[in-house]
Amino acid sequence: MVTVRVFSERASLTHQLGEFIVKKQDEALQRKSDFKVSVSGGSLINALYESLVADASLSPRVQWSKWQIYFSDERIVPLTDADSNYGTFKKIVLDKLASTVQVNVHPMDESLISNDGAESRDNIAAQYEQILPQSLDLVLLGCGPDGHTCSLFPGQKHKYLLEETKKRVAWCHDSPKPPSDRITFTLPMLKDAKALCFVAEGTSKQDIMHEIFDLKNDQLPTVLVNELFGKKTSWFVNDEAFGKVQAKNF
Ligand SMILES: O=C1O[C@H](COP(=O)(O)O)[C@@H](O)[C@H](O)[C@H]1O
Repeated sequence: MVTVRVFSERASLTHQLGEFIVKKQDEALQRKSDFKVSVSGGSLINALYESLVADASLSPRVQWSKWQIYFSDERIVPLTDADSNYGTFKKIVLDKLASTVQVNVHPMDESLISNDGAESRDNIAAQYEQILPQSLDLVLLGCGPDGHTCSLFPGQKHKYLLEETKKRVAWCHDSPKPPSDRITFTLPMLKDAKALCFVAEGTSKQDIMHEIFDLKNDQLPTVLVNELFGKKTSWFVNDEAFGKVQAKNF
């Protein structure tokens, strides 16, 4: 059973999302000296800016210097490229923090990018896996209009990603959404995380929310995550995204 929170106002969604993240931070810091979190790309990053930087009641409670930040998926492009998830997170969130704030960020090693084909792409994924902790305190996730999350895409062509049982980070090739080469957390990585949190907003997500929460189409990566890891999974959605969902229990 997943926890779903539906909001009619964006400010409420981003505030409650921020409260949720800060609670996970505080719980982690009671147990140990850092908070290990991973961030996805796409629309989630703007929500994180609103929650953690722009929200005046929350921003002082974010202990950035104790955060270890990883990326749930990354596009195989230079980190300064407009398509880089790290680059976007840096521009929208990290660059807005006071210059005195120290944050530990762990991006993909861009020096490994070459045109050498499959082996080098696999190596980028393998190297990223090497720097990951065994268990993240929180994995922040988005949901594409096709039901993908991280760079785990639905469909036969990308089934190898969902079937992966050993690699915790895998190379995603021929992504249906550009850029085509990516690295992504796999289900084994999500399995070991303490908590998973999706954010989905807007009418472009209506059909897929219906498919996820009413039809429970288990060909969708997001449905698999709900089914496999429901107890530790939360969704923050808005009315627009949830406009076609009939279900009351998740
Ligand atoms: O390509 C990606 O898309 C998903 C969903 O993005 P959204 O803009 O539809 O919310 C994102 O979660 C993932 O990290 C990203 O690489």
